[in-house]
Amino acid sequence: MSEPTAETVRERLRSIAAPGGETDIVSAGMVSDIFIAKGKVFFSLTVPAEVADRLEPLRKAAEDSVRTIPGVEKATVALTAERKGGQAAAPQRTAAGAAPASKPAPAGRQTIAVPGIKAIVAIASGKGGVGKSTTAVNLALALQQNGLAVGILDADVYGPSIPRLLGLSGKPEMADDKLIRPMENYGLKAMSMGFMVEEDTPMVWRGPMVTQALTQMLRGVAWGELDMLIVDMPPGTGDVQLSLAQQVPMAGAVIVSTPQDLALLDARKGLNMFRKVEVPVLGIVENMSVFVCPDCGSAHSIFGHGGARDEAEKLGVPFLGEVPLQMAIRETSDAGTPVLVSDPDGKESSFYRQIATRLSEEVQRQDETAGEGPSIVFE
Ligand SMILES: Nc1ncnc2c1ncn2[C@@H]1O[C@H](COP(=O)(O)OP(=O)(O)OP(=O)(O)O)[C@@H](O)[C@H]1O
Repeated sequence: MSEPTAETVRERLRSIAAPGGETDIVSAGMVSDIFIAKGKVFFSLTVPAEVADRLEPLRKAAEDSVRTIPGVEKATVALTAERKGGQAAAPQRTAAGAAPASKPAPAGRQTIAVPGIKAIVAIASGKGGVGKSTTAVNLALALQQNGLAVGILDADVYGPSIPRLLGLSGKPEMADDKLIRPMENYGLKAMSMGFMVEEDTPMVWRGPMVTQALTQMLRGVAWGELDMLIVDMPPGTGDVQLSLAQQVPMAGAVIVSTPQDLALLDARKGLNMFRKVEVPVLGIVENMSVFVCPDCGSAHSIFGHGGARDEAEKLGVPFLGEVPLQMAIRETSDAGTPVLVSDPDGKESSFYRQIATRLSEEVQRQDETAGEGPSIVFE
């Protein structure tokens, strides 16, 4: 059976009356972009914040109605509540260093927050192999040890490595509410494309597929209440980065770089891309800054240590800290027991915890300096 189109879905939704009964939900502008992947339909309905909690029947009616379209296997509809500028903010849970995920949408772009998630932070790199995933996992665990509720989303659809790094296997389960239950290890909720596909499956994700996969992992997962969702991005600058920036209000991005000049040039590309899509760059992390001899413990600046710190200064972005190249970090990652778990009080862990503290401060700072403007909240 052929795949239903967004237009077919939209037409069907015209049969549902908007609150007040004067027009339908499509004409009232309540229906978001519609994403369709292999018969699964996702979209959201934007409703006034003050009546959001009474509109569950409307959400269900939209879902039921779309599900009867031939070719639709599943429909997931989320209610989003719009808050106009000047209105009181929705009540927020407070947690050290965490900031709300609902940020003013950059000019010309409307993004909708994910319910329950206060801050979404992307961990990115200009090129592959710089230790971005290792940094993302250890940073997520460090943030958790600093007292935050944290989740990690592996958006590296081309080479997902979070399941391996967290020692997770198997497939996530679907909950009664039709949301996917995130997997969990070491107290960290995790979702990855790696859970959805076999490890040796070649993945040729084209642009639209990436968007849909991301939507499902962001909005179709029961993340619960999180202070921070760490997103491990694919290396480079591409569809996923753009798609994420377009879909959700992001607290910002962290760029991981090795000290080599070449990597820094690439890091600069990553940085410029985030700036273009108006995602704040929260800072740069220098990974494998110095080589620590496993025998004698002495540090050697074999890569030209300090490049990232200097570059951060030149580019006017915060330097969040550095992590040396240490065999313990590699070995524990490979074993699925990241160093923050296997040796939380060790020296290696302290590097990540310091970076986590700096990161929380930057997220907080970004949130405080964000301009006044209309913002969107999820109730
Ligand atoms: N500070 C470190 N000390 C020692 N080894 C490290 C360190 N950081 C990362 N590594 C190792 O470097 C390799 C690459 O790391 P990782 O997979 O995290 O990189 P990546 O940038 O996410 O790569 P990709 O772009 O392929 O996803 C891994 O074997 C990892 O264990």
